[in-house]
Amino acid sequence: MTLNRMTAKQMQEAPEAQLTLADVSVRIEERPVLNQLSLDVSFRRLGIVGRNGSGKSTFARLLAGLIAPQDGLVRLNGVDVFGDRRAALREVGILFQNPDHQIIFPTVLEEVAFGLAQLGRKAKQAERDAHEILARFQKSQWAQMPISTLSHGQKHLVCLMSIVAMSPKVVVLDEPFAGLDMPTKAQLSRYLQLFGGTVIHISHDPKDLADCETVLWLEKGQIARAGAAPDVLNDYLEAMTKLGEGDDISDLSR
Ligand SMILES: Nc1ncnc2c1ncn2[C@@H]1O[C@H](COP(=O)(O)OP(=O)(O)OP(=O)(O)O)[C@@H](O)[C@H]1O
Repeated sequence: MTLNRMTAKQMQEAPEAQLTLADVSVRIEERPVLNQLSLDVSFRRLGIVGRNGSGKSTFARLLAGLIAPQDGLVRLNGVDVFGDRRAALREVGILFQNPDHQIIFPTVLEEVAFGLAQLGRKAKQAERDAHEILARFQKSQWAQMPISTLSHGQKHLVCLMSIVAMSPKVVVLDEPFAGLDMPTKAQLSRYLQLFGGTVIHISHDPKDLADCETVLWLEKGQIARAGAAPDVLNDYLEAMTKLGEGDDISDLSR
């Protein structure tokens, strides 16, 4: 089966996820970063758009259960993603913008096997399963490669394989392919289709979110708008174009 045919079939099969936030606030160093977010949405592809500093990465970490809200509740498919880490690993994985923030181990096989061990698999089984994932991505020859010798794009692919290996129901993409050249971005996007599950895609660029059904627009840590992707993205684009004509880059927030 080709990658593209697998894509279409798997995307149809991706089950909907349910994200619920009730009065969620996050403060970092006493500074409010996310403010009283409330939301209840079912989706296959959810987009999060917003300017630099609007809170997107903090929101991504919150949804992946990597940080706890000071107030409120976050539930993904009913799971408290911060409070129940073992259950959360089955629900959600996250791909960061910088693969070096994600990679811990020296070789590709060890890195991919690590997530599987976290899921509770014994070392030998995790290694066997990691080999299987490498084979699925036609990267068996990468198994013993030192990750430090890989290119930036190749490191991204290692992170992607590690996430796919764990088969979470939802993957959060925090601008993972920003700054990559066009062919690498296109290739990684195709590899991402091998995940075939539900996606939360975070980007400041509306073009990246064209295939989302629903989009949230974050502004200064709050939900400025949530709704059908074309409506929200059009309004966002219009507002950003207007702002681009001004000079709020000069404003200091503290
Ligand atoms: N570890 C931290 N320490 C202090 N402030 C932080 C920290 N992490 C985030 N912030 C602040 O929280 C706000 C939101 O940051 P966040 O990275 O979530 O925004 P973003 O929308 O992802 O931005 P960008 O598009 O530039 O990556 C920013 O003002 C940022 O300075």
